[in-house]
Amino acid sequence: MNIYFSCSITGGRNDQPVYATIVRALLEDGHHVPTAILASPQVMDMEMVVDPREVYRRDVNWVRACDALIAEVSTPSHGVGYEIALALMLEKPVLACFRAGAAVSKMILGNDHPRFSMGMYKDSEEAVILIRDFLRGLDCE
Ligand SMILES: O=c1[nH]c(=O)n([C@H]2C[C@H](O)[C@@H](COP(=O)(O)O)O2)cc1CO
Repeated sequence: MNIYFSCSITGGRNDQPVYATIVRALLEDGHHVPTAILASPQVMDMEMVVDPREVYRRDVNWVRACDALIAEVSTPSHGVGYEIALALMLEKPVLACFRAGAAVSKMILGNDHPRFSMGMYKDSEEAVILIRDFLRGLDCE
């Protein structure tokens, strides 16, 4: 599947290790992840050279083209919230996952869009399990 992985950049990078585990698992499973670079510890340096309009155009096109969007929402991020809303407007299936204990916006927690799912995890292994379960569910649609 073509999976848009969405995670905080400007919002903060404390959860970067879990982003890396998620993206590694998605790639190992054979998925195409255009945003794989977002899981890198060096993403700020790499994206710094890209013009904001180019980032916006590129990411919107990637969301349009994806089969599903997986967002890690433990760290609040304008960009992640925007991408979730865009994907749902386009009727894409979306999973928002977060670490147990993270403070998540009620605009995420309260979202009852039929294509929206949420998942809470204890550690990165559990995050990968819930993401694989979500994707398996889509295969059965
Ligand atoms: O340099 C960037 N490249 C980029 O692709 N994004 C997109 C992808 C991420 O899922 C999301 C992160 O948004 P934010 O920077 O507001 O935390 O926005 C965001 C930035 C920085 O705002």
